[in-house]
Amino acid sequence: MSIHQSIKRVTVPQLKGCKGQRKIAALTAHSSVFASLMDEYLDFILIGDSTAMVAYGLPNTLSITVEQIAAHTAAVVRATAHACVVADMPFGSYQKTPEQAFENAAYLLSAGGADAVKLEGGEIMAPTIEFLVKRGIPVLAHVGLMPQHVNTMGGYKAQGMDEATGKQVLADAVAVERAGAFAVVLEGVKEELASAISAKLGIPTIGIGASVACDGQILVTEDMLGLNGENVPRFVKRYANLASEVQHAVQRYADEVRAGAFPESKHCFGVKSTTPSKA
Ligand SMILES: Nc1nc(=O)c2c([nH]1)NC[C@@H]1CN(c3ccc(C(=O)N[C@@H](CCC(=O)O)C(=O)O)cc3)CN21
Ligand SMILES: CC(C)C(=O)C(=O)O
Ligand SMILES: [Mg+2]
Repeated sequence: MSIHQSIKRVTVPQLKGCKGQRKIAALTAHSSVFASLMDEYLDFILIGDSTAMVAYGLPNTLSITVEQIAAHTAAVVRATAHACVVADMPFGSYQKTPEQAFENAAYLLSAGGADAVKLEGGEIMAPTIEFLVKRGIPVLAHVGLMPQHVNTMGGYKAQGMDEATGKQVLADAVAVERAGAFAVVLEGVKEELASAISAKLGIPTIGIGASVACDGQILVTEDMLGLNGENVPRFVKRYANLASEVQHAVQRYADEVRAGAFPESKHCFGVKSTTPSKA
């Protein structure tokens, strides 16, 4: 079946409407291959700025560009027909002014084909979120642990652990809802706080390291598929160990090449096979 037949893409209002109805399941993707495998099972796919780390080997999320995110977004959009597609706004592409944010968010929708954008920040980004939403750009907000703040935090630290900082995370979540965000990612906060925020907001909370109290969950795909080794945040559950699958396959291939066992005649041109080969 063509991906354009009889499958409807999840819309942003449908995601927002999940609140109190059903949990939202989301993962990241940056390639067509993985996006096509995940599409039918997920409500939305995020082209995360974590692509900087998992696809480019960079030490943090700070140095990926809006052009790179747009290109990866286009690859994901081409391979999907069901999941809503959300593009992360890179560090430096939205913090300066609402106008700067609009220009780059519009590029992610027009050139990348994203359905919505995500950006980090609570009260401080609320005017920007309102500016974008009023001009037709749906915004997924992201509060709590904000990886683009790694240099001011001095690492990836759980947020809102005491009463005062917990109040700030709650105020941030309330501010982004008021500004018009359709949902909010809550990262690295304890269950008590995630539960209070999820109860207070009328929009869904999407947790990552933020407990089952959230209205949905997201993880980095390479982490949950076991492609990132042991080097993952402790909130990750590994649902597969694809790293060892890949290593075994590559090792067998290299062994067979060196032994002259691959390719066989059925893998070669100009050889008539008696049964149609699938390989
Ligand atoms: N592959 C990948 N997965 C992610 O989940 C992810 C990224 N990359 N890149 C951007 C951020 C960084 N993230 C992280 C990374 C590490 C911890 C972590 O291990 N935190 C420690 C505490 C560390 C400390 O206190 O210094 C923990 O125990 O949870 C949390 C979030 C989440 N995001
Ligand atoms: C919420 C997440 C997983 C994210 O922002 C990213 O992958 O960049
Ligand atoms: Mg991100």
